[in-house]
Amino acid sequence: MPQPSKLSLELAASLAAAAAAVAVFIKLVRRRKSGPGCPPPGPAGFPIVGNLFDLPVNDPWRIYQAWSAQYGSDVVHMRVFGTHMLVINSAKAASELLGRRSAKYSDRPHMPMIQDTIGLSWHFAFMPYGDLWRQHRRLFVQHAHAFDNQNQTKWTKIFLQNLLSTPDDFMEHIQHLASGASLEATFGLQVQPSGQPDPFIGAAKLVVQSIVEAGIFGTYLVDFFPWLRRLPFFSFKKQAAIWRAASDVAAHVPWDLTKKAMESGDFLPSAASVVLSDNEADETVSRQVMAAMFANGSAATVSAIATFILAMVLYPDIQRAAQAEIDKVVPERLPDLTDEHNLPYLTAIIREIGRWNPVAPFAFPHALSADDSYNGYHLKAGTVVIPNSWAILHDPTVYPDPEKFDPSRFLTSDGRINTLVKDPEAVWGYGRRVCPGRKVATSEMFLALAGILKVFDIRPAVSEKGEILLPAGDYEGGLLRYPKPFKCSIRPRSTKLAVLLQ
Ligand code: HEM
Repeated sequence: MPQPSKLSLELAASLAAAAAAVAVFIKLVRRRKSGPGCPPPGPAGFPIVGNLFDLPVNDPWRIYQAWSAQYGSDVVHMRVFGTHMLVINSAKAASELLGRRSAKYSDRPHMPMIQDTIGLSWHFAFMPYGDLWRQHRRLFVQHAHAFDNQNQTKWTKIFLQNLLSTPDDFMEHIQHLASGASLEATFGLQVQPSGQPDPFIGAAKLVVQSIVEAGIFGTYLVDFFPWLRRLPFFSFKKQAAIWRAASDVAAHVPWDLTKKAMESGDFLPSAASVVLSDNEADETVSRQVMAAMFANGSAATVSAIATFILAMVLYPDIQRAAQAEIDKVVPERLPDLTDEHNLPYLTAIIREIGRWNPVAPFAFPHALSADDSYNGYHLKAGTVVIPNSWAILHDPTVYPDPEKFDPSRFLTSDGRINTLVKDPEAVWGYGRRVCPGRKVATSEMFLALAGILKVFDIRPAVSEKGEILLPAGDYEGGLLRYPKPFKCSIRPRSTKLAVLLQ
C-alpha cells in the first residue's frame, strides 16, 4: 500500500485546521444574544441574509410550532435581510398582543408582490391600518347583510341540485355556490351555470390564487427588496401580470356593469346598488369595497366546505351521527337557519372543520406599528407578525389528539355545546382585523352542510376493481389552504329526499 507523502499529510492537516476555523467562525457569527431587552429567541441566522435559509418551505406552521418547544418561548423571532419577523405560537400571546394590544398590532406589512406588482392595494385586507382602511371596513360591515337568508337559501338549493346532477364535479359546484351567492349579493349579477366558463368566477379564482401564493410574507424575495420588481428579467413578473389583469377585472367590471344596469333601470337589489344610490358615498372606496366583498366571498368558504366533504369520507360514523341529528330535528324538509340552535352536533362539526384544517393557518400577516415588549423581550416597530393559528388550533393541551377530526370535543356528554372548551376563534383571525365575513361564512357553511347531510351520503370512491379509494387528506396552498383534489361518491340517501331539491 503506498504511504501518504509528507506534503499530502501537511495539506490534509491544513485543510482540517481551515475547516475547524470556518466552523468556529460560523458558530460565533451565528450566536444570538438572548434574554431581557433582546428580541425573542429563534434560530441563529447568518450575516446579511439573517434567517433566510431558516424560512420553512413545507408546512411552516408545524416547524414554527416546534421552534417554540425548542426555544422555550411562545413567540419566536427571525430576521431576514434586516426585516424582523415574529411568529406567535400560543393563544395566550395572540390574545395579549393581537387582541389586548390591537392598537399596535393591526397594521399590515408592506408586501410589494401583492400590493404593487399584482396591484391588490385596492383590497382593504392588504391596506395599512389607518383612516382609509377604517372607511373601507365600515362600509363592508354596513353592507354585508346583502348576503341575507334569501340569497343564501337560493344558492344552497342551486348547489344541492348541481350535486345531484353531476356529483363528481363537487369542487366546481362549491366554487359556484360561493361565487354565485357573492356576485349576486354584492352586485346583483348572475354567474353562468356550474361547469360553464364564467368570467367573474375566473377572475375571482385568479385573485384568490394570487393571495394564496403571494400572501405569506417573504414567499417572494421582492417582499424584502421592493426594487427587484423594477428589474425586467425577474420571472415572477409574468405570473404577476396574469394576476394583475384578474385583479383589475374584479376591481372594475362588476361595478361598471351594475352601474349600467341601474342606469337602464333593470337591476337586482344588491350591496352595490344600495351604495350607488347614496350620493354621499365615495365612488372609488365603494367600488373597491364591493370588489373585496365579492373576492373574499369566493375564497375561504370553498376550502371549508371541501374540508367537510373530505372529513365525511374519512369519518363515516360522524357523518351518520350528524344525519341522525338532522333527521330527528328536521324530518320532512331541508334545514334552514332557524334550525341552527337545535343542531349542536352540526355546530360542533363546523367548529371542528375550522380547527382541524384551518383555511388560513397564518391568518393574514399583521405588522407592529410601535416598539413593544413581551415577556421581557424587545419587539421593534415594523416587525412582521405571523399569527400561527394552526399551532393555536393544534395545541394538545386545549384540543387533545389535535390531528383527529373529532367534533365531540366541543360537546358535553349529553350532546350540548360545551362552553368550557375553547371556541376555535383563531380560525377567523385577530383583533381589529378579525374576519368581517365570519357571519356570512358561518351561515353559508351551515346551510350547505346541513343540506348535504340531509339529502346525500358521502362515501369513498371505489376503483374499477372494487377497491375502496380513501383520500390521503393532503392540502395545497399557502396563505389559504385547500384539500388536494380527491374523488368520492356523493349519492342521494333516498329518492324521497332527492325530491326535496325540486
Ligand atoms: C370559512 C370562511 C372564512 C374564514 C375561515 C375566514 C378567515 C379570515 C381570516 C383568518 C382573516 C384574516 C384576519 C386577520 O388578519 O387577523 C380574514 C380576513 C378577511 N375576511 Fe374572511 N374568512 C372567511 C370567509 C369570508 C367571507 C365569506 C368574506 C366576505 C364575504 C370574508 C371577508 C374578509 C375580509 C374583507 C378580510 C380582511 C379584513 C381586514 O383586513 O380588515 N371572509 N378572514
